[in-house]
Amino acid sequence: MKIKHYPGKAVDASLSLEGSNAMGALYEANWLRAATQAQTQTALSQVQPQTAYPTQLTRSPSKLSRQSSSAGSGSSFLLEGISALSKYQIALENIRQLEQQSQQARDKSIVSTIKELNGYRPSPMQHHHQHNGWVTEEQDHPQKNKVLPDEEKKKPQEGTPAVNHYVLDPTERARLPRPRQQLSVKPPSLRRSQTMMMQQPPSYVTLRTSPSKSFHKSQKNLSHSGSSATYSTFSSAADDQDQDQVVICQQPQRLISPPPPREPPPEPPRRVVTKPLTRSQTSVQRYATIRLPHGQSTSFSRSIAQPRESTSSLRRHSLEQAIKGLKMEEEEMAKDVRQKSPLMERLSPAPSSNGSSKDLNGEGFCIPRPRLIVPVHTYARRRRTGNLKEQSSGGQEEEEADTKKDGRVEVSREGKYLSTLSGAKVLGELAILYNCQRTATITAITECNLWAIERQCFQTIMMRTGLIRQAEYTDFLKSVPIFKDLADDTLIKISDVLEETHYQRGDYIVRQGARGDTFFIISKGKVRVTIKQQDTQEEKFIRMLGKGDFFGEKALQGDDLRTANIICESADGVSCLVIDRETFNQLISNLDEIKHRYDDEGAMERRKINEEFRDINLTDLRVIATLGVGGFGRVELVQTNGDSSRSFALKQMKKSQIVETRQQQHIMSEKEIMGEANCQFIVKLFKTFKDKKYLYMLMESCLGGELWTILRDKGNFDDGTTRFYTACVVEAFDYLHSRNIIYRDLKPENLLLNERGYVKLVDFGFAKKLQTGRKTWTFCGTPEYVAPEVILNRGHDISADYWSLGVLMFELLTGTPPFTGSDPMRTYNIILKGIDAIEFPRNITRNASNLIKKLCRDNPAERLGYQRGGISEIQKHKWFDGFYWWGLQNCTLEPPIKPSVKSVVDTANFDDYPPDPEGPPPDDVTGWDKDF
Ligand SMILES: Nc1ncnc2c1ncn2[C@@H]1O[C@H](COP(=O)(O)OP(=O)(O)OP(=O)(O)O)[C@@H](O)[C@H]1O
Ligand SMILES: Nc1nc2c(ncn2[C@@H]2O[C@@H]3COP(=O)(O)O[C@H]3[C@H]2O)c(=O)[nH]1
Ligand SMILES: Nc1nc2c(ncn2[C@@H]2O[C@@H]3COP(=O)(O)O[C@H]3[C@H]2O)c(=O)[nH]1
Repeated sequence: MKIKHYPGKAVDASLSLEGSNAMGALYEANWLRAATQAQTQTALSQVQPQTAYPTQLTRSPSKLSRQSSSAGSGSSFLLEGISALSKYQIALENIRQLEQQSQQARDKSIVSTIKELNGYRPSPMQHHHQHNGWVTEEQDHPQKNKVLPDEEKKKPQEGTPAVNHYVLDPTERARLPRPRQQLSVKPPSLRRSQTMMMQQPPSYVTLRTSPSKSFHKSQKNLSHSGSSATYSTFSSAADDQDQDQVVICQQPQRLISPPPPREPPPEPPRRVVTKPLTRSQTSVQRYATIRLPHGQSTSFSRSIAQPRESTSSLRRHSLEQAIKGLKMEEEEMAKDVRQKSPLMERLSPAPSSNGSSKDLNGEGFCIPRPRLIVPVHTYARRRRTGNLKEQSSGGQEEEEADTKKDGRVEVSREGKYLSTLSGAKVLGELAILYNCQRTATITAITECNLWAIERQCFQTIMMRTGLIRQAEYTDFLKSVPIFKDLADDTLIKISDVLEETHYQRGDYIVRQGARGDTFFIISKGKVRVTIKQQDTQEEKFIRMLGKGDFFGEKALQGDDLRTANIICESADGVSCLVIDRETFNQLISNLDEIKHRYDDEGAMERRKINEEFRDINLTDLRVIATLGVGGFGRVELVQTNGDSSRSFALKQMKKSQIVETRQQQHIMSEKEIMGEANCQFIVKLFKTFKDKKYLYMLMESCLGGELWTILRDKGNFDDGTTRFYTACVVEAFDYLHSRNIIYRDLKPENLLLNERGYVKLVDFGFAKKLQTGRKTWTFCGTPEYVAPEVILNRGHDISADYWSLGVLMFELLTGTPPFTGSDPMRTYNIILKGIDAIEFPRNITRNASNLIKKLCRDNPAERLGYQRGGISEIQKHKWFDGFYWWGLQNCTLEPPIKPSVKSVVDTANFDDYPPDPEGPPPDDVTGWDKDF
């Protein structure tokens, strides 16, 4: 049996704060900080049980050995000697995570509100895109009650000139009761706006009510759940409203015929209102009091209003659909829709005799037929005041006819001109859609014929068009291969949140490197995928994507950054259906095809490798010998029954011990990172298993043994040998860091040689995928190798790996790491004094020491590899001058030490390990490991 001895260090160390006053003070400070942070009640409740007060650490003297030759002894202190301290550090990280989560939750609840509906309110998707332009609830809060109502309410009273009547005058509107039975199922067309409201109950209420009422209502809203509750919230809000009409401003000669009369029969289109109006028409009559204020406004051109027009195109599109919908006879329409989609049939049952669709199940869902659309004749100012009438005589009628043809209204807000509208345009939908006060003033500037639709009718139309659109989208999604197996209700949910966007040829729909939050499905046209080559500005063509293809999933699965460019290719543009991150995560991200459709070569290769092992079970494995002992159990050399040509390493980890040391998350991350990595300098994980007691990882076996064992035997390595091994680690780090994965446990024990003598990184227990620009705080690693920022709990990232690379170089060149104390606390003290306090032995060349010093900078930002040039700065350092990187990458470079491996079951390069004295661990069937 070989004995492992950690170079130059006592193996027993009591983790005592008294051991180091400086460290004591440091941890005291950290503790105080943790305690302050833990004021968050939720954080406290979760964290307290595990939080170890530092002084308790003195009570738990523990072994701290990097030597892992005896069963159960781990070399990473998190698992062993100072586990209490690490627990405290874990607690700190937990608090942070909880804080981050609660911050995220808060961010989510920071919902947008319409501080000023100066233009159309964007849909959730648009809102996402235009985030900066919109006011968040938080920003808005202090002024909540100043929002629209006050100013807008004033307007009709104060600002109304005697002769001016506004097209939309909420103050006179009689309220219509909303028929409840129609609302028991949430009309899909309204869901979008409702969803938005439900995401922002306070803001939508505060648009209209007093603060106390708002609060009360939002509380009530929040207490509801489910779609019908959502709707009832909506409806109660709607009941308070005074804005109940949408106006379709039409050119008279292009009037759309209203649907055939039902009860009560709608008025036929008329130019002049002559007889007394019915109740519903009364609301319309006010539209007939439109006066032309200035007469001169016709000179404003449409182009001035162009930008606003574009933001509202989506909404207008729905409304134009609504108008179209009106032209259809109801039965015909229902029939048509049913033919279009069987799904629609389910949603929209056959119409009943009274003109409403009835729920087939008799549960009260019906789609009422739109009944009211009333033509309105407006009188232009000239006629009312008689000014021009008197002036013009002969040509008056023609002129009048001309003006009617051009029927125009002016949109203004707070007296500021916004736009002039003419033709078949829709006005007044916002107040109805969003249950808010009118957001603009509409004034007739010529004689106009307007058609008014009442709230209820408008909503019915929207509901119907919404249903049609939803059915269309759902049908389209069904034709998309990746979605074809999804359940109908999932497809409906997706189509409910889809937004259609259009792009012109040459537009960059997605730009590589940009942050992305959306997923796209192409509904029309073609796009080009390109990827910018490293170190050049050139874009390499990857593929074309067309109708039914998707893109944008990678940024949502990874760290937000787009991995390729998507450019609109079709001459007549591209249309995409866009899905937000939340829906993507909930409904789409788990589809296998989504995960792997655009895998790069490495990932595809990796998948193929994993496929090979799909049918291997634990029972197919035969244990040959023990290769090593880690913190959670043993690593066995195994072969599969029936194939003696290969061998594998099977890492067996005690579940109970993982739970005890709270390493569940780390183990899951180890599995994920190793299972996906496809780098020849990283040990491959082929398959995982689990039973009641253990988790297992089936890995490639590296029979050359640990680099640590060779170092121990040789004492130290020469410059060239060290360079080779360091270069292997640089390659592994290059792979990991380019994927934003931090390794955090570099040391010779975790570097295994394959039979050729190439080094591979093993043990990814502390590896972690970081979000771009984010840091992590878990206090983990091996004392001699941890970077100062880890000790100081300042948060660390991949730069901590560069520190440990410098330490590794030093240890390989000298046999001892530069920062070595008799116990971890002393080691930390030495680390905090910095690399400049370390004496470099003579055998370390000037170039080597220069590189080590550049890697071991106190300030993480100054470390070589972490700066602009990235890891290539290390490769270009003069210590590596002449090193054959290409040969290393292609495994053509001859390694400095060729281990002796006689067969696939030769374990001569490993120490011998006695059987586990502890016996089998208790069962753990709590299920935390279900994804392992
Ligand atoms: N793929 C492999 N091929 C050969 N030996 C291996 C392999 N994986 C692990 N070993 C041996 O088993 C030992 C323990 O493995 P590993 O470091 O992965 O376990 P661990 O529980 O994470 O250990 P640690 O306590 O260092 O965190 C290694 O040091 C090595 O000697
Ligand atoms: N807020 C706003 N409304 C506009 C604009 N252009 C046309 N409108 C219409 O003006 C209407 C005023 O009443 P609504 O708020 O109900 O709905 C509004 C829109 O239909 C614009 O640029 N901004
Ligand atoms: N990285 C990569 N992305 C591709 C490829 N082919 C298509 N894409 C898509 O291009 C998209 C760019 O944005 P994302 O990174 O979010 O998601 C990406 C993929 O959906 C490919 O070969 N590689």
